[in-house]
Parts: sequence; C-alpha cells; structure tokens
Amino acid sequence: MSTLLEVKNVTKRFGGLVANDDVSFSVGRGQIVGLIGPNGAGKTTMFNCVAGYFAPTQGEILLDGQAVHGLPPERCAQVGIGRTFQVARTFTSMTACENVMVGALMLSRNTAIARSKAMELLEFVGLARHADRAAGTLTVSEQRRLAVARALALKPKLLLMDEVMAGLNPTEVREAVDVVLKIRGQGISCLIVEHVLEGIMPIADRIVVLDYGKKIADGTPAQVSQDERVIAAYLGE
Ligand SMILES: Nc1ncnc2c1ncn2[C@@H]1O[C@H](COP(=O)(O)OP(=O)(O)OP(=O)(O)O)[C@@H](O)[C@H]1O
Repeated sequence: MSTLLEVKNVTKRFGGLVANDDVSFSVGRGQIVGLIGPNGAGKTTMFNCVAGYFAPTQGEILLDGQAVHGLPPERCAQVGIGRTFQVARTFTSMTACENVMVGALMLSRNTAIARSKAMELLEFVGLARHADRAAGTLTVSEQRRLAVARALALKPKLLLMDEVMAGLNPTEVREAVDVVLKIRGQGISCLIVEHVLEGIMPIADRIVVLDYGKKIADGTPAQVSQDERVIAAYLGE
C-alpha cells in the first residue's frame, strides 16, 4: 500500500505553547486513520496544518510526495485535501442541494453539472430526499453528512473529518460510520479526529494518538487500545 499523506516532524507553536511537538505519521492510499487524544492534545491544530489553515512552525507535510505545508487552504483543496469542520459550516438558509453545489461549482462553472453532481453526492450520504430543504432545518447528524457531501464535491484524495460523530445517538453513529466506509470504498483516504472511540476504533486501519502535542502511539486499534501510555492519557483526562 502506498503512502498518500506524510507528516514529517511537524511542530506548531502558538507563542510559547507547543500545540504539535515533532509529530510524524502517514496515511496510506485508501486507509482510514483515526487521530485521537484528550482535549487540547493538538488534533485540530494538526488538521489545520494539513489543510493549509496553519503553516507548521517546523516540519514537512507531503501529499503524493509533493510538499503542501505552507500552501493556503484553497491550494490544499485543489491538490486533493478536503475537510469538514468541527462546527459544521453549513449555509443554513440555502437548500441542502445548494450547499453541495457550492463545492461542486469550484470544479465546474456549469450549474446544471454542479446540480447533478450535488444530487449524486446527496444520494451517496443518504440525504437525497432532503435535497430541497433549507440546510438549517436538518438534524445535526444530517448537517454533518451534508458537510461531508460538500467536501466530497471537491473530489479530494484525502478527506479530513473533524468530529463527525460527536453528540450523535447510536443509530446516527452507525450511519456516519457507513458513510466513512463508503468514502473509503471510493478509494478516498480518511483522516478522522474523533472523541467517539466506539465509532472510529472498529473501522480505522490505524490510530494515531496525541497527548500534550506529542504523538504517544501509532498502530492498529487493538495495539493502541492496549498501550499503557494511551490508557494513562485517557484516564488522566
Ligand atoms: N489559534 C490558536 N492560538 C493559540 N493557541 C491555540 C490555537 N489553536 C489551538 N491552540 C492551543 O493549542 C492546544 C491544542 O489545541 P487543539 O484544538 O489542537 O487540540 P484538540 O486535540 O483538537 O482539542 P479538542 O479535542 O478539545 O478539540 C491547546 O492548548 C489550544 O489552547
């Protein structure tokens, strides 16, 4: 399996605070990798570095062997890094379909093509029947899936998903898990920040654990869940 994303010795400082401390890990093509760790561990900061919202203070980030660190978010999106946000940034008064069209229009200026692509993606995430509803009237779970559809409209090679399962009931977590598996089924790699461990552990190929900015474990879900440092980090939370 070839490497798609490579994070090499990334450090991100905010003044004196080291949010990511010499972190290295990789995401293989078609892999689901979970990025977990207690609150404040540096997960969102790492996402922001990979997606171009922050330039790392030190270190390198490569996609398909090409350096992407320091590129602005729109360039990262163009080279194949898609993302969803922790707080879904839905355009609430626009319909679900129009929200996804916003993504699709970045690739095609033709509204008919963008609409048909948006409908295809709404079907993919199980929201086709809500296409004409104002996005703000959808449930939290549906809005998260809408955000995923919007990110997919940009045809990412790698999709970064920030807490798509938080606050969902068990049925909704299963629906979110199914969408992640379908995304991988399309050959798209997924890097997922998640506190809902029962959602991510069964489907991740690998889990990377951060604590106080440092990587403390990296392995299969079975390996990391038995790792003493991981257990201590979570018990200490
Ligand atoms: N823009 C910023 N400016 C200053 N400090 C920041 C900034 N963003 C994050 N931090 C700090 O960096 C550290 C890591 O935060 P980050 O949000 O990456 O953690 P996290 O693992 O995503 O946490 P959570 O699970 O609570 O979302 C925290 O101490 C946080 O206060």
